[in-house]
Formats: sequence, structure tokens, C-alpha cells
Amino acid sequence: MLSDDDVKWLETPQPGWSALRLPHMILEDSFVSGDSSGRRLSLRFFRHDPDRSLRAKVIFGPGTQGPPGHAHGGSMAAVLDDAMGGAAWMQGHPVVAAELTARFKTMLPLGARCVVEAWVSAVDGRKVRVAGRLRQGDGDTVFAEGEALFITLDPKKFGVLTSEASRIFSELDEGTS
Ligand SMILES: CCCCCCCCCC(=O)SCCNC(=O)CCNC(=O)[C@H](O)C(C)(C)COP(=O)(O)OP(=O)(O)OC[C@H]1O[C@@H](n2cnc3c(N)ncnc32)[C@H](O)[C@@H]1OP(=O)(O)O
Repeated sequence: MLSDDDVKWLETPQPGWSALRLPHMILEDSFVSGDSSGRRLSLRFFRHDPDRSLRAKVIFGPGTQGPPGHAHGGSMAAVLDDAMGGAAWMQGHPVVAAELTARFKTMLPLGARCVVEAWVSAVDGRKVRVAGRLRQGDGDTVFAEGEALFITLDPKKFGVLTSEASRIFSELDEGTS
């Protein structure tokens, strides 16, 4: 479904980005990242090393269709949710989403190469506020923006994801320190 060029584009980090495997990607059938067919969502995650925010490259496949030829808003919101949650986890906050706002700015053509940016904007006790943006990969067009409130839970509630997160993020630090 994806061309070899698309796969190569997805897997190539931009300068200052480190490839990142988010902890929940070890789970089978992860809603956003679990489709390897290219029909729905194809994503690769990265850390933007200078400020430790999150980046993802994403292509919305034909199975994400909402308006003809364009991505469903729910699929864009799901990508923003996953990326914003990932940004919080990457900064050491084991969270789930409590509130999510998405603003759809421009219709997103299926098959377009897109970039997601997500960053923690504030932390107040267990409340972690994160913002994100889904934009054109090779231009400035913004398809959607998001803001979310995540709540930190007892890490034990996440089972194996907790140790997986420590392993992944410390390896990432060793690789870039
Ligand atoms: C492994 C890597 C993963 C990477 C990416 C994955 C991202 C995926 C993100 C998701 O989609 S997670 C799935 C969707 N989310 C859920 O299913 C969460 C369902 N909701 C819950 O489990 C609970 O409601 C929740 C944990 C969010 C809160 O319950 P708690 O009992 O732990 O919290 P509590 O009620 O004590 O509230 C703690 C604080 O948060 C505030 N709060 C909780 N829910 C809120 C809400 N919905 N809106 C605003 N504030 C909220 C609450 O007012 C309070 O503020 P204060 O400390 O100031 O008093």
C-alpha cells in the first residue's frame, strides 16, 4: 500500500531527531501504531533532541477516509492524542488522557506526508498539559492542532510498559549524550 519511497521517507529522521519506539508499541493491535499494512495509519516516532519534544512522521492511508479523499477528523485526533501522550511519557510522566481538544484547520489529503509535533506545555502535580500540531511534511500547512490534559497514574498500573519506558528512554539518552 505504501511505496518504497514513502517507507524511506517515514523512516528517515530530520536533523536533530532520534528514532523512538514508544513503550505501547510493544502491544499488539495498538490503535494508532499497530497497523503495518499501510491501509490505515503509518507512523514513525522521533525525539526532537534539542528540546526533547516529540515528532512523528505519518501517512494517512485510504482506511482513514472521512470526507472523500481526505482523512477523518477522528483519525487526526487519534494521532494527536497518541503523539501528545507519547510526549508526556517521554518526559517521564506515565499518563492517560483526560481531556482532548482538536481544531481541524485544513482538510488532509489521503497519502500526504505529514509531521506531528507534540510538546509538554505545563506540569501541575498529576496534571500534564500537552500541545500538538499536525502539519504538512514538506510545507507549512497546518491540518490540525491539539491540546490535551493528561493525568499521571501510579506507574504500577501500566505493568510492563513502565519498565519498557525506562529502558527505551535511557537507551535514547545514552545514544545522544
Ligand atoms: C506507553 C506510551 C503511551 C503513549 C501514548 C498513548 C496515548 C494514549 C492516550 C489515551 O488515549 S489514554 C486512553 C483514554 N483515556 C482514558 O481512558 C482515561 C479514562 N479516565 C480515567 O482513567 C480517569 O478519569 C483519570 C485517570 C483521567 C482521572 O482519574 P483519577 O481518579 O486518577 O483522578 P482524580 O479524579 O483524582 O483527579 C486528579 C486531578 O485531575 C483532574 N481531572 C481528572 N480528570 C479530569 C478531566 N477529565 N478534566 C479536567 N480535570 C480532570 C481532577 O480535577 C484532579 O485535579 P486536582 O488535583 O486539581 O483536584
